[in-house]
Amino acid sequence: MAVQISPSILSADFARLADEAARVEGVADWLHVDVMDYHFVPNLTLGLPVVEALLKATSTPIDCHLMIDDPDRWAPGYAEAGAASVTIHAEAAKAAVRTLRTIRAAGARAGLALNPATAVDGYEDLLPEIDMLLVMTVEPGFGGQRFLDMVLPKVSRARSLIDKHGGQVWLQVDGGVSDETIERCAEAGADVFVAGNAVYGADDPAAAVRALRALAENA
Ligand SMILES: O=C(CO)[C@@H](O)[C@H](O)COP(=O)(O)O
Repeated sequence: MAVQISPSILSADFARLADEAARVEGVADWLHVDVMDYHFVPNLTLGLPVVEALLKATSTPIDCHLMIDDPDRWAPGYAEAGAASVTIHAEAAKAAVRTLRTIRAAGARAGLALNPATAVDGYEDLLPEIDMLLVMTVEPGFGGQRFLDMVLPKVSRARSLIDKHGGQVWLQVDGGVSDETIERCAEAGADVFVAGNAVYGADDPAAAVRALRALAENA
């Protein structure tokens, strides 16, 4: 699968989201939108009304990462609104299969996210139900954290399981992805890379996306 880069707007200027989205349009494959609710993670960001506004403001497909307590209730709304990808957390979902199927039925790609401490083997049965597996490489909740090297064996294990099931599922990594860590993630088998600080902390976000892509492609 070709390398895909998904800049996280968590590190962008929330007062100028449309402009920030425009800075990576045509260069990034996705725009990663972190929805946090103060419950599943100790941070609060934005919800469906802001995602709806962003959908009108950018042509870049939106990759919604729901770090919320009740994804079974809220995830379908993001897919129905037009997010191209909606990811729910395995630790939060109580009816994961039903919710993932609802996301797909609404026309979005369905993703399943795993916190650093959550083993991937317990979720092998869900691979046919998803289009993307997100392996968190920091504890979810905040941008700008240090990449957790200890998660890399899980990325490799996820790659093996995905390949065993036909290799259709994309493997996303999120947290601390930068020019210093992206090659290790790519070598471990990731193909979709979320980057917040490494993109929006750069003077030229579009150039940062290009540089990250080149590093991952050459790893
Ligand atoms: O989901 C999250 C944080 O919980 C991320 O999407 C962050 O936005 C990544 O930011 P960086 O670690 O790349 O700065």
